[in-house]
Amino acid sequence: MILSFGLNVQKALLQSDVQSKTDKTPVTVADYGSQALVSFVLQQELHAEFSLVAEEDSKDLRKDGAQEIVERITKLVNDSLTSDGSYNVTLSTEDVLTAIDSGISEGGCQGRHWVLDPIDGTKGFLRGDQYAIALALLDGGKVVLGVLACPNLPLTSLKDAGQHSPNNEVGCLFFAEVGGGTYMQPLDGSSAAKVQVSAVENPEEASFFESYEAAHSMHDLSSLIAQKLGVKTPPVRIDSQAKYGALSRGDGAIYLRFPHKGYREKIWDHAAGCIVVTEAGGVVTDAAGQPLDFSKGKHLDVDTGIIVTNQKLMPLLLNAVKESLKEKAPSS
Ligand SMILES: Nc1ncnc2c1ncn2[C@@H]1O[C@H](COP(=O)(O)O)[C@@H](O)[C@H]1OP(=O)(O)O
Ligand SMILES: [Mg+2]
Ligand SMILES: [Mg+2]
Ligand SMILES: [Mg+2]
Repeated sequence: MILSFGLNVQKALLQSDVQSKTDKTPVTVADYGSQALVSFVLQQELHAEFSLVAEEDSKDLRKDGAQEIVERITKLVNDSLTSDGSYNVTLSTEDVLTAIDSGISEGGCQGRHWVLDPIDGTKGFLRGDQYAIALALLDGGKVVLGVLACPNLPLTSLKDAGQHSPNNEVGCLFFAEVGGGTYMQPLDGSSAAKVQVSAVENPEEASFFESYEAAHSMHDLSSLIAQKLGVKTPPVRIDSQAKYGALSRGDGAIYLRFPHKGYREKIWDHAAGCIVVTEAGGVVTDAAGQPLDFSKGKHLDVDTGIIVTNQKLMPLLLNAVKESLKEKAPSS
């Protein structure tokens, strides 16, 4: 339901459906609608109070002049509920605003917290490119469950067919539970299959992922790291946590993410992707080789950046990262 919601909205997006948040990043009716739907489904299925650390909230939607966009979100949410048919309800605008905020919390090291990015990679979503819907569950500060829906990701490997599978079939759902491995299921509902990260040991044969947006990650730094490793192929630039999904099934062997100075990573941008990759045999660390700590609230305090690869390549990658950071550091 939530997957088809995103795809339908992406195809028919209006200019008025896109707003700018106080941090200047875009937010659309799809971001709000997806959060309302996920939150509504959690409420219906869990039958209990839950804690949700999520990217969006209803503050801007409750301001004067937002009535029209709230009505549009409500219509999209109700269309999606009707076409899915699992829940026989029609939500009011107030129900939708309440759903967007329900369970809202800051997370932390105690108890269970759901973590949601309702549309991850909003800029990719707006371009018609990759985006993801990312939901994870934290228990005692550790990620124990992750679901990553990538409605525009080809079913076949990006490395086999460029960005498109032979029949242009797209839509992948990745899911992982701690200790249970990672599975990928096509969006058409056919059966899920276990996936594994690339077993490549020679960095010359590895390809790497990075952000499509140069504003989200320093492309010059990743290029230097790749050069030091001896990576031969150009970077594969795609938006969102689709990078973690693609890496978990071995489309590429490395993901480099180095945000510009001052940017603080959020847990909803990495929790689902992190377990999807680690359960597929990969390793996710910061630039100092430390695992990501999801127990500190909504922010992830990482040293310099985030790097992802398989266990064999990690020591080589960490060395290349260290050397590159030293080289790039302004001399004192
Ligand atoms: N200035 C920024 N630097 C790094 N990441 C950002 C920045 N602004 C937004 N993001 C978030 O980074 C993620 C996308 O990164 P990428 O696609 O480059 O991997 C998204 O979660 C996006 O938020 P959002 O969820 O609102 O799209
Ligand atoms: Mg956003
Ligand atoms: Mg995001
Ligand atoms: Mg988002």
